[in-house]
Formats: sequence, structure tokens, C-alpha cells
Amino acid sequence: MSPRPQYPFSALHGQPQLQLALLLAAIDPHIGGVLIEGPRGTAKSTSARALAELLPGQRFVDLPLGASEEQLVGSLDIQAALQNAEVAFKPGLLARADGGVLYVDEVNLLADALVDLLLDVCASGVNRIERDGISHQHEARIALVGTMNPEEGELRPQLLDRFGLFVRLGAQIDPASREAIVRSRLAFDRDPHGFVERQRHAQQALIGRLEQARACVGRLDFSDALHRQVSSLCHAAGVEGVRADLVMLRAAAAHAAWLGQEQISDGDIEAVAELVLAHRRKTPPAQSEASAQQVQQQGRQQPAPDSADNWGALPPQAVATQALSGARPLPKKKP
Ligand SMILES: Nc1ncnc2c1ncn2[C@@H]1O[C@H](COP(=O)(O)OP(=O)(O)OP(=O)(O)O)[C@@H](O)[C@H]1O
Repeated sequence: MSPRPQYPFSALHGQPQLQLALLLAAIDPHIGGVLIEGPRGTAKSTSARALAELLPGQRFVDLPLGASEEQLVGSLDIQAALQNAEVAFKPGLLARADGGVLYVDEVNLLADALVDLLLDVCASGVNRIERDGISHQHEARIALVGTMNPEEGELRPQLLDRFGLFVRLGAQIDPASREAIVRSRLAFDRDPHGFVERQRHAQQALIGRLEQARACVGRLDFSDALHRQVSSLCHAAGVEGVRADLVMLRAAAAHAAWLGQEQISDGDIEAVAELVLAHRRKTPPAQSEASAQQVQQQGRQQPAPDSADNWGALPPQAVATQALSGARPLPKKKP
């Protein structure tokens, strides 16, 4: 009997902002991961596990709150290095998560130094460790997913800013969504293999799409006009530094790649802006919107991540729906 399967990504209900943020972070890990704020039982861990299944490595690594720095980055056996003149590296959790998802539940309760380190490695894509003049490095292409419940303590603003994207899940789930979620979950629990088999086609579509997006995201470039639009949005939100600008451009490119576009458009920027700005904004949204609109002179606004829409049906622009419905055919692979 094969092992019990995971609940599939294609069967997640609603939460379009969460699904979008996870997919973007998986397309380009340099975005710097996703921080999810929300109450218990809202599919935070289920979605992160489901995301791992869409990735080639299919790796899902849980970072325990008590983890040490050595457990995280790995360790070097200095004795062996001196005796055998070769580096003996014992992989840590970061090495295990390479090519997959690293999940940090209650990241706000993790030691600041560890969060710092984690964010550094995930954003750079490389884990480099050095001990007594001996060093070793390995790739760390990781989609980082952190969760926090604000009732249990805030994350320091410095660390907050270093998470690429932010999603706030609403506390209330409307009755229709509850019913749909519970119905699916019960069906899965009753017959996990049958459930997964029925989702196979939709899952394969997501996997193929993600693979293509990851392959082509690096080729996408943006015009000066789009760059200007990003600068004005970030300026209007009163964010510190330029990390938000960098993340917004990367996230917009990932969004365009996900949709199979040849170019990044202002629609891509609008789709990701709130995910990038929500946790960095110093200027209240209404004020910053007015100010950004002066520059942009156009703009479909997407719902703020804490709006009631979190639980509703996916809006038309929700990327996962587009993939699942097949509304937009996959572009032909370039040779
Ligand atoms: N939107 C959803 N789509 C599918 N399943 C959902 C959804 N929301 C909740 N569930 C189901 O609710 C249960 C709880 O989800 P999960 O354990 O992922 O929550 P969590 O947010 O990680 O909670 P905690 O913070 O307590 O760890 C799971 O069985 C999951 O399948």
C-alpha cells in the first residue's frame, strides 16, 4: 500500500491571495518567501505541504521552534577536514529543503538571529557555512513559508520587511465556503488515493505550469514605465528602503511567467502590489492609493488581503483558477 498522499493543491478552496503568494514564491525563491498571518485551522500548513508536491524535489521540511543554528545550516567536521584534507559537511535543514518548501510555524517565536539567517539564505539561494577557515556552500533554492498568529507576539519590523510577501487570512469563513472546505476534506479523508486520482489532471496542469514559469521567469524584463510605476507605488506606501521595489518587480515577473506572458504588464504589478506592500506600508492604504493613482492614472485595485474576499470564490484574475480551468492555454515551450 503506497503511503497516504497529501491533500492536493488543486483541491484547496478560496484564499486566492494565499495560493498566489505561494506559487510566486515557488516560481522565484529570490522573492524571499511568504509570511502568513492568520488564525488556526485555515489551511496554512496544508497549503504549504501541497505546494511542495508541485515542486520537482517534492520536499517539505518543517523547522522546529527549538532548532539550533547548526541544525539549520548544517555542520562541518573540522577534524575530518584536517585529517583527510576534504570537507566533511553534515547537511542541515536548509540542505534538506533545497528544491522544496521550508515551513516555519510561528516564526514570530523563533530566535531573531535564526530568522535573520533563514531569510538571508532563502533570498540569496545559497547556504554558505564557514568554520575555522574551512568553508562549504550549497544551493538553497527554497520556497520559505512562515506563519504567525499576532496574538502570540509580533515579528520585529526589521524581520517583517525581509519576508518577500505577506498574506493576512481573515478569521471568519462564510458558511458556503465552510461547507465546501469540509465536504472536500471529508472526501479526502474517506478515500485519499481516490481523491488524489480525481485531482490528477488538475494537479498535472499546475505542475506543468509551474515548471514552465520557473524555467522562463529569468528571461522576462520590464520597461522603464513599469519600473516607474513600481517606484511610485512603493514611495506612496511610505516603505523604508528599496526592498519592496525589488520584491515587487520579481513578484510581477513571476506572475507574468505564471500566466505564460512574454512580457510583464501593469496588470502583473497590480496583482502583486498588495502582497508586497501590506506588511511594509507606513502610509495608510487610502492615502497611498490616492498618491499612487496620481502617478499611475489608472488601476484596477485588488482586494486587500484582510478583506472578507479571502474566503470567497476566486476572483476572475485568480491565477490558480486560470490554471485549473484551462481558460488560458499553456504557451508552447520554446526550444
Ligand atoms: N481553504 C481550505 N481548503 C482546503 N482545506 C482547508 C481549507 N481551510 C481549512 N482546511 C482544512 O482544515 C484543516 C486544518 O488546516 P491546517 O492544519 O492546514 O491549518 P493551519 O492553518 O495550518 O492551522 P494551525 O495554525 O493550527 O497549524 C485541514 O484539514 C485542511 O484541509
